[in-house]
Amino acid sequence: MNPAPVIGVLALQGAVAEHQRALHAVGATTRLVRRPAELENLDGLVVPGGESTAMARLAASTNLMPAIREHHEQGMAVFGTCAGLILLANDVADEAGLQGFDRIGGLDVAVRRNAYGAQLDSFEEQLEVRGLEAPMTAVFIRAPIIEQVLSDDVEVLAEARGTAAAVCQGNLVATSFHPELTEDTGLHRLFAEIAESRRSRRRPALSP
Ligand SMILES: NC(=O)CC[C@H](N)C(=O)O
Repeated sequence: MNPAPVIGVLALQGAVAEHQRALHAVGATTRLVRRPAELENLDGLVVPGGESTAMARLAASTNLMPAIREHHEQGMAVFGTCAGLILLANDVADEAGLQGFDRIGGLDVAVRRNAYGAQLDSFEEQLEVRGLEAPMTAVFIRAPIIEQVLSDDVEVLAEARGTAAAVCQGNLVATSFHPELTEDTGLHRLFAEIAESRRSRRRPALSP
C-alpha cells in the first residue's frame, strides 16, 4: 500500500484546524505551512478560506506565494477554498486590498470577491459534486463567485445558483464554499487521491 499523502495546510490565517481534521479523517498526514521551506516534499497543499488580503500580506515577507506557485509547477497539488480560490484564480475582479501583493495563480477562472453578498448573506446549499456519491452541504461565507471559466482544461465539479462553485484543473481543485466546515469529507478524499496519484509523476525537488 502507498504511504499516506503528505498534505500541507497554509496556516497564515483562516480555517486551518478544520482542514487538518478533514484531511486526517481521509488518512492524509498533514503539515502546517508558514514558510517556503515547509513546502518541501509535500504531495499537496490546502489554501484555506479566511481573508485573501490578509493571507497575501502575511505571505509577502517570505515570498511564500511565488514559492507555492513554483512547487505547484513541480507537481504539488493545491486545493483552494473560498479565499484560497481567490489566491489561485488567474483573474480577480474587485482586487482592492490585493493589488501589489503576489497571489499563487494557475487556475484558469475569473472570480469576483464577495460577490454572493456580505457576511450576513452567507448561506448553505446542497450541491451535487461530480465524483462524489451523495450531495454535500456547501457553506458559503462572503464567498467569491466564479464568473468565468477561462479554459477547456477546467472541469466544473459543482454549480450553485447557476455558476460554477467547485472546479478542477489538473491537480488544482478549488471551491467557492467551505467544505471543511461540515462532516462531509468527500472533497478532501478526492483531493488526497489527486495529490497521491500525481506523486509518482513529480519531478524531484530542485536542490537549493
Ligand atoms: N470565507 C472566505 O474565505 C471569504 C473570502 C473573503 N471574502 C476574501 O475576499 O478573501
